[in-house]
Amino acid sequence: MDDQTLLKVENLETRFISGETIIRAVNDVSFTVKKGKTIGLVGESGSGKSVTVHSITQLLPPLGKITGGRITYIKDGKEIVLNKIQKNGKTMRSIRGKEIGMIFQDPNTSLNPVYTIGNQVMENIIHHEKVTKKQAAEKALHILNSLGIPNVRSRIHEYPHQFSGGMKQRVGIAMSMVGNPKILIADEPTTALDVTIQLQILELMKNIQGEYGTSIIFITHNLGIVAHMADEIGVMYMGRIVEYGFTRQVLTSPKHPYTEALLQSVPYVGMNKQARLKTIKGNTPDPAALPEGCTFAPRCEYATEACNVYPDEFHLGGGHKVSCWLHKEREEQLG
Ligand SMILES: Nc1ncnc2c1ncn2[C@@H]1O[C@H](COP(=O)(O)OP(=O)(O)OP(=O)(O)O)[C@@H](O)[C@H]1O
Repeated sequence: MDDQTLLKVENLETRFISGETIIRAVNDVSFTVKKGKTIGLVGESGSGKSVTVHSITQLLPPLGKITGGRITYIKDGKEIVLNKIQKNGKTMRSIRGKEIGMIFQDPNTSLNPVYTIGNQVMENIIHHEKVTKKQAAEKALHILNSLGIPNVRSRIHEYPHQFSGGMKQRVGIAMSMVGNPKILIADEPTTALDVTIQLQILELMKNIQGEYGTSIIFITHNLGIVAHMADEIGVMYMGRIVEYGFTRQVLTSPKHPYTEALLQSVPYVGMNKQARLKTIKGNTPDPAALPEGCTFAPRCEYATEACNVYPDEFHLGGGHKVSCWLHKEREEQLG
């Protein structure tokens, strides 16, 4: 593994098994998180984005199980296979929340309504570092101040309900940054906020990244946000990454019919004003009864008989990869 790699997900397979029902929530997913870079996982609801990151942090719901693949985290030059160690053992606890921080969609998830904001950030610092209460209080003030909470000295005595959504999310980010994580997982962190606040939070995350060199795994269904945030994008559909590449490659020259349809179906900053939005025809298949071949084929205008077999991943040059038979020849030409 090169010295820029922090986390490697290889052929990850995660399922929900309940009696006879098996949901293949994540299927053969691979990607690499590089130091100081942002990877965006993008796709519609139910495409497997959250299950992928919950597999990394080993925080799957009770019926969820990793049934294949490897998730390797590189800590101080040493490879740790996260899905081979105990979920709640010492090593995982030393990584989750510390090496790998999390920012959730709903900041209330990381805040307890009955304690003051200051108290919670301080407790979190004490949990991560050997510091006195006084030092923790100073650090809490410093972090909250640097994240743009106004009048910090008085506001730390307030409770979460006295904070606006945007301010709560700043505190959520503060909580996730306390242990100086190497990777931040942000699962739709701005979805609950209005547009101007969204932009402020995104800028804040970029500033943090610039200052600390943090890597980010950014999950969103919003292509505008992913264009703004990510260096590389993995487009997910029904548990698989169907297209992967640098943000510019994927957004300006999409190669998978699903990515193309997704780009035509949502407005995003910078899109051609004349372009008309289209809806993607048909519905997503039942996740408990996925077709054998390409899962997008039933909705795809280019589908042929070849699509009854799941496509290989074709490499189109410059790191751009796509799982679609349409590109078989292109790869062969590139040789
Ligand atoms: N606790 C669960 N029990 C059973 N199936 C689940 C559970 N959680 C997720 N799934 C299934 O796993 C698949 C992937 O879901 P996931 O939440 O990862 O999608 P997502 O892309 O993150 O969507 P969203 O944006 O809505 O969170 C879906 O088919 C979903 O129904």
